Amino acid sequence: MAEQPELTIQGWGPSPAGHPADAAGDRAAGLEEALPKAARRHLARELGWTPRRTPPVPVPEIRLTPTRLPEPTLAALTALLGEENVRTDRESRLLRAGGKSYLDLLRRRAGDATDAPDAVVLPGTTEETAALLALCSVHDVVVVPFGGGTSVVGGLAGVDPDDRPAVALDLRRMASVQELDVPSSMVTVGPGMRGPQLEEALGKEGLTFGHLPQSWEFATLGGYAATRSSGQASTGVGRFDDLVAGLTLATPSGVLEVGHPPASAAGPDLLGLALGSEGTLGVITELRLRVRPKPATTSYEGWSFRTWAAGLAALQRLARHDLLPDVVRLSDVDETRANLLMSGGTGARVLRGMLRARRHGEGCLLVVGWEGLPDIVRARTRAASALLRSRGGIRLGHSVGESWRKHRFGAPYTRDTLLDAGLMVETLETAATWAALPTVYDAVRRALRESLTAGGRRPLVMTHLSHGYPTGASLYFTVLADRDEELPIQQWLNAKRAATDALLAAGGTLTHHHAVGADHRPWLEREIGPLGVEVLRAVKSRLDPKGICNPGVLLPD
Ligand SMILES: Cc1cc2nc3c(=O)[nH]c(=O)nc-3n(C[C@H](O)[C@H](O)[C@H](O)COP(=O)(O)OP(=O)(O)OC[C@H]3O[C@@H](n4cnc5c(N)ncnc54)[C@H](O)[C@@H]3O)c2cc1C
Repeated sequence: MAEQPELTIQGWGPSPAGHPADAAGDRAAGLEEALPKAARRHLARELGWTPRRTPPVPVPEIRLTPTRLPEPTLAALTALLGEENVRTDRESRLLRAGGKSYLDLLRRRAGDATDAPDAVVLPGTTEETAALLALCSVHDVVVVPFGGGTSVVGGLAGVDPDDRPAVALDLRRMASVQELDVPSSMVTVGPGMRGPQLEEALGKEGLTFGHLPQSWEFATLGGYAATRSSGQASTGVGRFDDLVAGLTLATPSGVLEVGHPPASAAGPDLLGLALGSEGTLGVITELRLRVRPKPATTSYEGWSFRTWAAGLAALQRLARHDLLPDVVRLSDVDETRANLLMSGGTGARVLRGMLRARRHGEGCLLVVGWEGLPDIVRARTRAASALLRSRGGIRLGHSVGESWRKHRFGAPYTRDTLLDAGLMVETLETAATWAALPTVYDAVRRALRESLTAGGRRPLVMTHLSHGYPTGASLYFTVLADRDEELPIQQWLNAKRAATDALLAAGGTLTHHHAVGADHRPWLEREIGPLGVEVLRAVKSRLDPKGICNPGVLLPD
C-alpha cells in the first residue's frame, strides 16, 4: 500500500510543492505572503481585527491521556489483527483525534487531545472488520470508523455516554480497486481509498468518477458514503449518494449487502439506511460505484450579476429549463469582493475595473462549468448563456472559470494561516427550495452578524450558492471574525447555534452535505421528527445492540 500524505495534527495538510494551494499561500508562507495587502486591509477594516501571531502549541506539548484499553482487550485485538495493526503510540492516536472543524482545530492548537482514541485498529477485510466489531461488542469498546479524518461536524468525536474506551477503526488497509466492470460502468473499491487514487486508476481506462469536494486530497470514499457528501460538480454528476450502486456494511450483528444495480423494487431501499449512517450502524467495507467516461471537453467560465437576487433568479430559471451547468457557484457581493481582493494580481484588478466601467458595481461572481461530449457541451453552453445574458449576466470569460478551478483546493491551507493570525474561520451549509433560499440566506447572515458583533468585533459572512437541483440549491457560508481569545469555543458555539436555529426556522435543511455528526445532533429531531429518530434508533439497536458503533454522533441523547 503506497504511503499517502497525512493531514497535520493541528491543521490541514502540509502543502506539497507545486500544489495550486501554494499560490493561495501555505501555512509556512505566513499572512503577508498568503494574502495581498489590499485583502489584509479589507479584513482588518471589516472585522475590527489587528493581525497578531497566534501559533499553535508545539506538537510535543499536546496533552494525551494514557490508553484506557485493558490488557486483555488489547491482547484480543492483537490476536485478531496482528501487532502492527493495533497501535497505541502517541502519533497514531494524535493523528486520529477528531476531525477538521474549527472547534477540532482550536482544541488541537491549544494542546488538547484528551479526546483522542485509546487505540487505532486497522482491519484489512470485511470479515476481519465484522469479527472486530463482534469482539469490541463483547469487550464493551466503542468503535469510531476513521476514513480521511476531514469531518467538520464532530463526526469523529468518539464521545460515549457510558465513557467506555474507544478505538479509531482506520480504513486505510482497505483502499484498493477490487473490480472494474467497464460494460456496466461500475467499480468496486475499498472504503479507505481517496479520490486522487481512484481517479488515477480509472484514468488509465479512460474513465472518471468525478466526485470533487474541497477535501478531495484527503477524504475517503467510505467517508463520503457515510456522510452523504456532495462534490463541486454535483449539479452535473450527482451527490455521492447518486453515485453508489451498492455497498457492504459490516455490523456487530453480521454483514449486510445493500443496493442491487442497476435497480430493484424489492421493498424499501436499505442502501439509503447505510448512506449517511456516519458509522453508527457499522462500517462500510466495500463500495460499488458508478463511473463515466472522462469528459472529452471541459469548459469553465465566469459571469457576473449586478445583485445576488438577479443571480439567484437566473439560476432558478436555468434549473427550471434543465440547463444548470455541471458546476455552478454563485458568490454574493461579500464573497465576490473578498475573493477578488484575496486573489490579487492584475487579472483581478482588470476585472474589477471592467465591471465598474459597465456600471456593474462589484457584482456577484458566477462560476459555471460544463463537461462532456463537445457537441453537447456546446449546445448546453449556448442555451444557458443566452438565458444568463437575458437575465442581466455579463460573461467574464474562461480565465475566471479556470482560475477558480486551479485554486479550488487552496482554501483549507489559507485557513491555517488565518488561524495563526488571530482569526476565527469556519463554514456552515444548508439547502433550501428556490422559494425559501432568499429567506434562509437573510436569516443565517443576520443570526451570524448578531451573534458575532461585540466589543468592536464584526464578522464577515461570505456566501455562495452551489449544488443546484430542479427544486432548489445549497447555500454555503464562510465566516471570519476576530477571535475571542478568552472564550474562542463559546464564540463559535453561540454563532453556530444561532445560525442553525435561524436556518431551520426559515426552511433550510440541517445539513446538505457535511452530515450530522456530534455538532448537529441536538437538532436532528427538528428535521426528521421524533418518530423518525425512533426508527433510526430501532435500526441501530438491531444492528448494534451494545451501542458500540460511533455512539456520539447522529442520534440525539
Ligand atoms: C476543508 C474541508 C473541505 C470540505 N469540503 C467538503 C465538500 O466540498 N463537500 C463535502 O461533502 N464535504 C466536505 N467536507 C467535509 C468532509 O470532507 C466530508 O464529510 C467527507 O465525506 C468526510 O470523509 P472522510 O473520509 O474524511 O471521513 P471521516 O472524517 O474520517 O469520517 C466522517 C464520518 O464518517 C464515518 N465514517 C468514515 N468512514 C466510514 C466507513 N468506511 N464506514 C462507516 N462510517 C465511516 C466516521 O465515523 C465519521 O462519523 C470538507 C471538510 C473540510 C475539512
